[in-house]
Amino acid sequence: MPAENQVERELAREQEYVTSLYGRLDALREEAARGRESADPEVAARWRAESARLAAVEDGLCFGRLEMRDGSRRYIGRLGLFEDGVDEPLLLDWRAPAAQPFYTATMAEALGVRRRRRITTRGRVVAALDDELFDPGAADPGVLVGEAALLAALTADRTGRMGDIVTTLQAEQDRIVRDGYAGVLVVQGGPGTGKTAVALHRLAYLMYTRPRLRTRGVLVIGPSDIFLDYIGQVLPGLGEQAVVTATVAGLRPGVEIRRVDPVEATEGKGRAEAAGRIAAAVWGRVEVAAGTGQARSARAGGDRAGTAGVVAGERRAEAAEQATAAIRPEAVEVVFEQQVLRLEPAEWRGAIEFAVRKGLPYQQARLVFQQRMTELLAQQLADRLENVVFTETGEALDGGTADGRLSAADLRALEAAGVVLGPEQDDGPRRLLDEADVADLRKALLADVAVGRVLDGLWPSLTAEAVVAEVFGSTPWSAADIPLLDEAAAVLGESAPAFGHVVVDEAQELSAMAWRMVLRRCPGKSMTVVGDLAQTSDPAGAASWEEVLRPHVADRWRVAELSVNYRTPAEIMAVASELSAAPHPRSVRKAGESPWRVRSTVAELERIVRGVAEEHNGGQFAVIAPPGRLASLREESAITVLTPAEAKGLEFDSVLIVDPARILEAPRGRNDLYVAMTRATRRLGIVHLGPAPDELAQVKEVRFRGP
Ligand SMILES: Nc1ncnc2c1ncn2[C@@H]1O[C@H](COP(=O)(O)OP(=O)(O)OP(=O)(O)O)[C@@H](O)[C@H]1O
Repeated sequence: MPAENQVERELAREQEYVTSLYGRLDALREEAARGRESADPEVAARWRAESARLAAVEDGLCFGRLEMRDGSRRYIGRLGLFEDGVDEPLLLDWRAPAAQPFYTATMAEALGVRRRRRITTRGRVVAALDDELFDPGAADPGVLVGEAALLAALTADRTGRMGDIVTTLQAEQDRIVRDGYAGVLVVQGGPGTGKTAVALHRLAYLMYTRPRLRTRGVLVIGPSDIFLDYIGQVLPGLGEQAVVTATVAGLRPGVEIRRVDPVEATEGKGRAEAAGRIAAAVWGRVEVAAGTGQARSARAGGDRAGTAGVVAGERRAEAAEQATAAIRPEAVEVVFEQQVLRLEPAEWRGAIEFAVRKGLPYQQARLVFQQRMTELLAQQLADRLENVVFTETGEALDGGTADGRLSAADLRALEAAGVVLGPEQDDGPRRLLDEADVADLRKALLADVAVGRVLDGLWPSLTAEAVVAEVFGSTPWSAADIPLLDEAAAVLGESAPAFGHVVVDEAQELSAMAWRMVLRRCPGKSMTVVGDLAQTSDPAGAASWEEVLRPHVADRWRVAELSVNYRTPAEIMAVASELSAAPHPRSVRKAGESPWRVRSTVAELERIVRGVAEEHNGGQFAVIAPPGRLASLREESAITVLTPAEAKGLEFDSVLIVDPARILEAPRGRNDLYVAMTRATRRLGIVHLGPAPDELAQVKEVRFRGP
């Protein structure tokens, strides 16, 4: 034990250093404040972002120090700080390679470290120091790094917002955070293993090591808005601001979800086959000409959705065949300025084939088709106008005057097309229309309502909404419709915003269609996917990562596992494990309190819930109840009531589960109850109506005394 005055001396010394770091931070903030005043909006915006970055690292700016065997020292913090003209940083960004031993040095493998010091600050005041000495001869105390600081972090009251774990990141987590794998990295682990935390830290790490990601954009997808709000502060605290967060539904803004689908519909809409149905419905609208085998394969190959597009490509071919069977052999007639123009089946089918062969999405191909059709029509019109005036032998024909001049109707048609002929131009036998005139004719045809109607009949304009409503009978929209709308929009030709890296949290919940939607936004397929297959509750959710990912990325994915539960105490994990056959993460600590259950009647339920809520003091408390239960309590803001789905990814000091039997009735009810039970960091109570479900038989029954 170091003498008290020695501790104080050390605290004073670190305080001096930390104060100097804040001094440097303040100076940078002032510089950024000046930059914000710049007249150049781009420069001003850059400095505003820099200001926000500097503001977010105030708390715990510096949290560690490494003392190396060679006598050098490295202070570690949320961002790098430098002194003008000095190479050595004043503060090392936690993501820098030189900071890594702070997370990974062990007694067995000290990585050149003699002493690792954790620095706890309150505001700008150094409040505590916590040292570990790496004595080569000493026995390894265990797998946890900086155990005291870790346990202090884990037992602290929750605040309702997720904090970063940058000061206590464990070695197994650090390995994943710094994993530079360029494909899809799946982080699989049981509840509370830090998957969310690790994914966000990895994102911050990647943005640091690949600064181009900051301009290409990064996206974090989470299961609910509550969850996105819960994790919202983590990245700014790690020095990264430019991150877009969204739920899958939020990726298609403007669509309102007003319906819950039955289980079978959710499953059906989530399957990859739905993509084929959408493609077939869209392309089936086009009257595809016979003999388009070549065109079809060109289209399938041109599908931008990559491997997944093969399904759509095949479906398009099917649609083409159906359409071929239903072909109208008639010629198409168009009346334009009193002229009847006629396209033979071979001509208009040729135009369709030509457009289809381009391999473009539906709406873009439609424009090509329209151009082609109006080209044919304009040419026909031009030829006719020429012929009205003279035959090949130079004789005047009907509609023209005897001296070879244009009739009044001809002139009107030309005028409507914007072709202006001066009196001197209409002066005798010669070629009247040049290329520009024909182009004008084409434009006029394109703008003509009657012509448009005929073209639409052959190749109609479509909206994603109309397609999905037709194929799936949806309206109003459900959550499962969102990926379908996105799919239809993609087939039609809408391009989705692209990101350089995408994090998907609670990824087990995504259906195959939702994966297609997400991957459309990540063309480089660089992703961090975190989830737990034992927690899947969506009926269309994942049962295997391989099944979900292989169709999109082939072999460019791999799994990293987390095995330690930092959230749920051992007592709660012991009873929760009854619900899942999956391997359970080892809890790092005990709560010292056993979970309990109490039997209630429906009439008594609310009184019990209020009583438990009242008994709870300090930290976060939540009630987790099946949808429909405790409706009146949900209206109140005093007590947080969530469904298992809403509770996904969140945590609370104390959790009360209501009506577990009803939770178990859901399609993946055991997983839902497992999720609910593993949200607590300290205390878990269960109120059941009637006898306890078998799964909870092990939980100690108590009698509720009431408030
Ligand atoms: N190294 C660590 N230091 C301190 N706290 C940690 C550490 N790792 C995880 N935690 C804490 O453990 C809790 C669980 O982490 P997180 O929510 O990331 O887990 P998860 O695996 O995503 O959980 P779930 O799948 O159950 O939603 C959080 O409070 C997190 O801050």
